[in-house]
Amino acid sequence: MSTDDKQTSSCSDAACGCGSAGAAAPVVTLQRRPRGTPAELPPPPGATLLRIPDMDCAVEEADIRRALAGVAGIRALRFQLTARTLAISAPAEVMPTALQAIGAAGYAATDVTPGRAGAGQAATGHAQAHSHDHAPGHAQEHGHDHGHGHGHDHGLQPGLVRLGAALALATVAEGLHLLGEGSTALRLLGMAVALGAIALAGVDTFRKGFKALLRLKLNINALMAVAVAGAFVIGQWPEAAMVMALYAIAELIEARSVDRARNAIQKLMALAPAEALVQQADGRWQAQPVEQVPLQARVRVRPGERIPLDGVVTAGQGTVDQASVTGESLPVDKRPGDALFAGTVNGTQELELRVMAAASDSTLARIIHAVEQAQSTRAPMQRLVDRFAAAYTPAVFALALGVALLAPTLLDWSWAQAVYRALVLLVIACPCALVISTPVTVVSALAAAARAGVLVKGGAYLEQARRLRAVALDKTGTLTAGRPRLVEQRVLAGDEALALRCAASLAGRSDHPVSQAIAAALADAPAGTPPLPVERFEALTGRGVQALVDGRALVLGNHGLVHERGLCDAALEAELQRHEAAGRTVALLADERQVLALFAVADTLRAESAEAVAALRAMGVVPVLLSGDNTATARAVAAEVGITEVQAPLLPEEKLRAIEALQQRLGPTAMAGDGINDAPALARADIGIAMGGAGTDIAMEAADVVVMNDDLRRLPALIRLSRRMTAVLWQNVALALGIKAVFLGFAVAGSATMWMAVFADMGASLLVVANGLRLLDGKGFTSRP
Ligand SMILES: Nc1ncnc2c1ncn2[C@@H]1O[C@H](COP(=O)(O)OP(=O)(O)OP(=O)(O)O)[C@@H](O)[C@H]1O
Ligand SMILES: [Zn+2]
Repeated sequence: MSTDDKQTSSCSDAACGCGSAGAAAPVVTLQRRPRGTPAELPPPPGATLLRIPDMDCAVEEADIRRALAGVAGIRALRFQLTARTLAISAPAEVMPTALQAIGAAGYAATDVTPGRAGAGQAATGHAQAHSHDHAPGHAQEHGHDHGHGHGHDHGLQPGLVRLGAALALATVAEGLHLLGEGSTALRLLGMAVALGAIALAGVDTFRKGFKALLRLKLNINALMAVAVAGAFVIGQWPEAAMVMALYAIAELIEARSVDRARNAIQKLMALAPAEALVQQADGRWQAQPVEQVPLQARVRVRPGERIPLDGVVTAGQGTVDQASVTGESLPVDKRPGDALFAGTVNGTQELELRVMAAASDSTLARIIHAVEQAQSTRAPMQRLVDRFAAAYTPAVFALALGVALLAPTLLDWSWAQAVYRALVLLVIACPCALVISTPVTVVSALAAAARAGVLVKGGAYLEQARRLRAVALDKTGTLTAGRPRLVEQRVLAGDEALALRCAASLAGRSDHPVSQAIAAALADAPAGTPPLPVERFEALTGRGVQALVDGRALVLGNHGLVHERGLCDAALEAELQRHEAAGRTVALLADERQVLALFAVADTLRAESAEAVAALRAMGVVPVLLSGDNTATARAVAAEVGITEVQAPLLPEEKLRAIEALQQRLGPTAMAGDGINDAPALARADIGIAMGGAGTDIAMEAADVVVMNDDLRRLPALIRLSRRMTAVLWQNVALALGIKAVFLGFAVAGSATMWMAVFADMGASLLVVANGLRLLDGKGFTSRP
């Protein structure tokens, strides 16, 4: 038989989270929104929504992911198991290939994209045969209208009614079995009732199991179908009915829990309002769907409303609660020129903004997209578990076969006994709990991080974070606020006004924070003086800038730049030392012959930096400062936050080599930087962490982890989360395997019944899912009280 990885798919996917686990999950406490079923999420704009009737379990999802992995051009997949839908974000020309791949994997898919012509039509050849309604009233009503907000139990109800009926019938069958020992009529009635229960609960399982067996696959459906049919045949019909009903209930509950964990983040999308108040050409304000609002449009946000689109404040002043994007619990001050993010909540003031990004391209949309992608990558532990499960199912199947065939001769069991115990083994063979435990855990951890404003681009990074031995930190913008100010200026030679004008003209051309600080401070000083003409402007990476200013060759840059031109003297060196010891960065303006002026720039340390550094140290992680600035300044800043290891001055490519050296010397090394000029080092590090990612697209693309706000304490928190996640993963594996082992023992000893085995499996699944969902609480992760 084929033992390819389809077998991993045994089982119900998403295991279980039962209503109670669901209710306890903090996920649903999204601000000011009625709770909704996961299935209500609209597909991402432009995505194709497919209904795949045979996909309601994590294993089947894994199958389909695998099938689509080879299709180039797919940007993201969004699975909704309870609704049995898959939203594919991909260019239109990719869709036929994608549909083909899904078909080839044995799944029928129907295009149900809302509002698309032809939606509802079978998308693959053999769709028709299967698209009848398997979960009456349940699957169907979800994929479609998402708009209305119904209670969170809604999606569960119809399926539960049917399965509740199945369970009731199974119980009746059990009773009739006990009562009807002697009576043929009661026996026949009991059999009929049991058959009814199996039909109600097991149509799907039997159909899918049969299909799997035809393809020589051993998935959970095949196992259950064989077990239930076998039990019925050997006269254990009440048992067969009970097993089928319990199994189906467990599966439904599991699918819902998995969706719940998965949607913890995606529901954030619903936080951006659908409409914006836009100023029209004639000056009127009119509500318009956000998708139709053009860039640069002026949008008004009333007090207390959610910001509809990313933009820049043009009028008004107030505070905005940015928790949904950055995870910051405190409202942030906004004034004209500041960035606003879609989905965040305006305070008590009216704000006007200029739209800077399309709705589908907002920071929030990017976060959601990145999390979706992260969920489709598998952490190493997940791969390990999947591999194990793939071998485990056929192994137990073989064991069951052995028991049925050999035990009667070897162990002197009756045939009926042997077959029954073999069937129990089959039920135990379901590695559901095991398979489900890892994705639920990883997805919950990813979700917890994202809700705290930390975007982790894959479970693998989260798994690796706990192994970090060193964290390289950038100075500007990471340890410091990244908004340096000019604190001292002194003209050393020549005409004072002219020197300042030259410096302002030169600095104004650079976007380096040091230059910007100088330009900003000088801009308003000599009022009315127009900037001097600047020609042949050139940035000297990591050192400064040079140009012809009004025809004169000038440089503005660090000490090294001036020193190597032989323009330093003892007095200047002494003055530089004084500034550097205070942690200031000095830029010098010089012509070919002498230093003309000195500008000392200071950046404020972030309040959290020292705390974060101490926490890293306490975890056994060595913090290292890598700076482009001079040694003395870097050391002064490092000393203030408690970092002892400093490497400075480094050029960008030297930072990269420094990372490699740290990896050699200490082990896995992360690099935290602003993500803009540190890109190569971020890429080389085991985990590249971009700080303050909310504003910068480049950082969001380049890094493995994006901290949306600037809080360095998210780093130790990330490591803590990683440790916690790993602990939960191991707990879950132990739990799942332990429970199996116990029942395997009972089964072989002959004291386990089939329904006990199913119950144990369901219990194990519920436990591991509940355990995994615990991570959603983000405990120890945020600094929120
Ligand atoms: N455009 C510029 N204008 C003024 N000074 C500059 C400029 N570019 C570089 N420098 C000087 O060179 C130093 C190193 O610059 P670089 O950009 O490599 O480091 P940084 O990013 O400022 O510091 P860190 O790496 O610590 O964050 C700066 O501290 C500054 O003194
Ligand atoms: Zn010098």
